[in-house]
Amino acid sequence: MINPYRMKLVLEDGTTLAGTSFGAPRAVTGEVVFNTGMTGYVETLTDPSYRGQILTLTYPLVGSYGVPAPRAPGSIAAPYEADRIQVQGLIVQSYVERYSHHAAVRSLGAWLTSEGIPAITGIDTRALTRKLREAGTMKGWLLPDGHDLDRTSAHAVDMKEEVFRAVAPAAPILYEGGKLRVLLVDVGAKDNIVRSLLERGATVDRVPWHAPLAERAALADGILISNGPGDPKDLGPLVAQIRALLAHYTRPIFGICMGNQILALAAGGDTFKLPYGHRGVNQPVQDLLTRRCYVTSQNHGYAVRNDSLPADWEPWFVNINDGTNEGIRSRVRPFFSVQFHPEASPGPQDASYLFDDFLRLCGAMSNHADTPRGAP
Ligand SMILES: NC(=O)CC[C@H](N)C(=O)O
Repeated sequence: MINPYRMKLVLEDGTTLAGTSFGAPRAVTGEVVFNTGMTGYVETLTDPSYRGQILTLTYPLVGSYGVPAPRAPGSIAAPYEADRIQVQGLIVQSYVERYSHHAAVRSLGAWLTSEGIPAITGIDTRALTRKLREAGTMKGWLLPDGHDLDRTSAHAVDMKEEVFRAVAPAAPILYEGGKLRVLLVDVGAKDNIVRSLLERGATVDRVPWHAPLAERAALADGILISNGPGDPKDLGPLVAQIRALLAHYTRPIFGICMGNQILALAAGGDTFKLPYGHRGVNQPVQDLLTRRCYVTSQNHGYAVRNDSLPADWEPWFVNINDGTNEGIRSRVRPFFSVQFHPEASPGPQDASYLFDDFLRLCGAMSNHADTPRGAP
């Protein structure tokens, strides 16, 4: 007889770990990645950059503060980062069903189940993480009782153009704020990027990455290229659009995470896949200009190759753990980007000043847009 609570995790190298299901009893497959944050599962599970991935949380107790009420359609309220759970599946060591929090109205398991997302508890996530750190991220399967490993039957997300389209809004959305207008190029943007701009008084024109950007860019005081899932090299049409903008745009362009990678590719640089990525809320980075260090929130599997940058660009931030690139800037134009998340959510807000700096620059340049500072 099939037991709806039995589930197993199978990795591409054959490792099989048995556990208990606490989400939807559905078979899925995806890239198994780990995040080391101790809290923030509502924000993390709804971050569109996790599309296609099965997420392991290394913190052992998960679920104790429950999940708040769903937000109204069209709302971008915290702590949700998108309208739905984005991960393929969730792996934890000890799931806590009995939650306690003033804002909670449902358990984590009830939320996952209502959205059709499988989850497994009873897994030694620290051992699993050590394996992923040694072997690199691997493909894996979550298989409820009664499903055997048939490499084709589990639901998979094929990171094709439809997925990149699905994580962005179907049509542009205008969030009215103050005078400064930011064009947010949405590749799967976390809602806290929009909230961070609105809080600082900007108007946000949120457009899907595949929309024609040049005309809307001309109306904006600056452009922000968002975070997003998958390999930046699969977004050739966006890279081409940004490359065209870099040739003549005179106002600030800022990139976050995927935005950093897209800007690097558009400038003529290159990206590569990290062995197991950076996912957590205590990733240390250093600003190479000021030598100041920041503790940052991160979620990425790819990085920019420093030595691939053209002569008029330079590395801006470096990851202190592994020395990989965490940001780039043009030496001569107001174009710059970071690989970490200044909007945090979850995570420390040490780097939120970058939104202030970006908007200050947008304001300073908005009345003399044709003569960029420092232009050759
Ligand atoms: N958060 C992001 O924007 C991630 C960017 C890209 N998908 C990566 O994994 O590197």
